[in-house]
Amino acid sequence: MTGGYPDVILASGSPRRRELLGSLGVPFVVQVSGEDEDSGETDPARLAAELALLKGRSVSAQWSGALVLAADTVVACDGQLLAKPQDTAQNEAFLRLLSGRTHQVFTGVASLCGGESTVEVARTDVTFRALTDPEIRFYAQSGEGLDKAGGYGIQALGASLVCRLEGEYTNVVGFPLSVVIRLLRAGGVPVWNEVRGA
Ligand SMILES: Cc1cn([C@H]2C[C@H](O)[C@@H](COP(=O)(O)OP(=O)(O)OP(=O)(O)O)O2)c(=O)[nH]c1=O
Repeated sequence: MTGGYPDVILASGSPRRRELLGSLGVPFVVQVSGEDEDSGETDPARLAAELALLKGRSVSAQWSGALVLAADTVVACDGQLLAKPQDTAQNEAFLRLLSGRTHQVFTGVASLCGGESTVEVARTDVTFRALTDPEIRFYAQSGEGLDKAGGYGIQALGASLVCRLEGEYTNVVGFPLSVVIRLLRAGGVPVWNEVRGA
């Protein structure tokens, strides 16, 4: 406990989540959970919630009194769940599937503190323009999508694949800030320079 509110632990190895949480002016410590099991859950929103809680629980056990945040992003297209592509060929296959279609991005964010846990899931609908074969090959070979659910990163070169977005942008990047801010405040953690209780 520092400054009258709980320490914040980010249970994530994602540089995007680190950057987005940092943008809120909240001091935090990173501890990667390493948890990312395939539970067999097929509903994307439930899977995102379940994996966020799983990641958070494994870290929370080591930090009593701290507020632990964990997240998981799941991409779903026509009933198929797209995890991180295993290689460039699979990344190309993902892009072919997403081309000219609307898919859903779900991010579950879990907040754990003092034995209590809350999880919320945000959804954004993302539409890709119709991609040409050379574009698909070029993007897959760039390697940008390999460590990202769905095989693309909207925050970089992947922005050029997208023609429409419905919902929160930061949810697609893996950390929906409207949800994160709500969970931090509910846990008594001030965002930016707000005075607690003001
Ligand atoms: C669709 C999309 C996903 N992503 C990223 C967000 C997540 O980091 C990643 C999905 O994988 P996750 O398993 O949610 O997270 P992670 O393994 O990167 O990190 P950790 O489990 O340690 O928290 O995909 C983008 O950065 N941009 C995008 O446009």
